[in-house]
Amino acid sequence: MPDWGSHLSEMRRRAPLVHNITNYVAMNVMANVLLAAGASPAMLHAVEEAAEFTPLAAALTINIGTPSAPWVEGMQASARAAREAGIPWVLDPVAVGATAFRRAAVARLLDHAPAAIRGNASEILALAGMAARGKGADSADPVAAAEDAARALAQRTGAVVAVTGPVDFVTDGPRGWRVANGHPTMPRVTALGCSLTGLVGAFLAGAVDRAQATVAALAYFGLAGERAGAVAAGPGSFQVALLDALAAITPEDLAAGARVEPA
Ligand SMILES: Nc1ncnc2c1ncn2[C@@H]1O[C@H](COP(=O)(O)OP(=O)(O)OP(=O)(O)O)[C@@H](O)[C@H]1O
Ligand SMILES: Cc1ncsc1CCO
Ligand SMILES: [Mg+2]
Repeated sequence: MPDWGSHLSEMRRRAPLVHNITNYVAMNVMANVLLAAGASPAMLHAVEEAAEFTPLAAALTINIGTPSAPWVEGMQASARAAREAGIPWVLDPVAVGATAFRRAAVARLLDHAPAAIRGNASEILALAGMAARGKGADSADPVAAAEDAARALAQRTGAVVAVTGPVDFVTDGPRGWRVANGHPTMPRVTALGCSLTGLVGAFLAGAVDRAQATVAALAYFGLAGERAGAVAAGPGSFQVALLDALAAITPEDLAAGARVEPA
């Protein structure tokens, strides 16, 4: 098995600037998650500046959680800039199955070759064109039901695809892993998936093996969730404890605590 902890030490050594175009709900949570982990977040989306800013960053993430037409143009411009500059970018297709507007926005974004796509099982099923039961931004499908969809999506797009839930699944097409780290309180706090998308961006910055870097980001976030769950009284204190755990976890902790199996 790879040394998952080395991906965390590499990320912290680089302390990458990550440009995030995310939703209103996630902005603050996601920025704090990235800072606690050791990266530098910047949240901006205006079409007037997004594409100018993206090449200054080491990674870009795009989340369609609360879209509007001008935001989607900013997303397009940044995704194009990232592809042209060779900067890895991550797509978070929030509730993509819910509306035609979201489906159209994501279809255009996929032209710009995301390095990774991270979503819950319902979102990955919908994106792969398969039947999905998502409830808005929440998943209503088991991760196992989205594994074939994830592999097909990875083959079709060339992206690493990560499906999150109680046990996460990551694939680049031929290879696959299951990541068992996490805590049941995580889906009861909003925007943790969105925040994890930011961490995947941070881990992809400069990564040689993008699929393994994605696995490491998921194991790290899940391990932080386990530590937070051990001390929190409920979803409120969990959020605070999660930030503390992200900052406290060392590469050695991650190497020892990652529960990853090939799939
Ligand atoms: N039941 C669970 N048990 C353990 N960990 C979980 C569970 N559900 C989700 N997680 C973890 O929570 C994190 C966020 O994943 P989730 O699938 O909830 O994202 P999401 O649905 O996109 O969230 P959001 O849209 O609210 O940001 C991941 O690290 C995942 O492993
Ligand atoms: C709750 C919610 N609604 C739109 S985006 C978002 C954050 C979780 O995806
Ligand atoms: Mg989500």
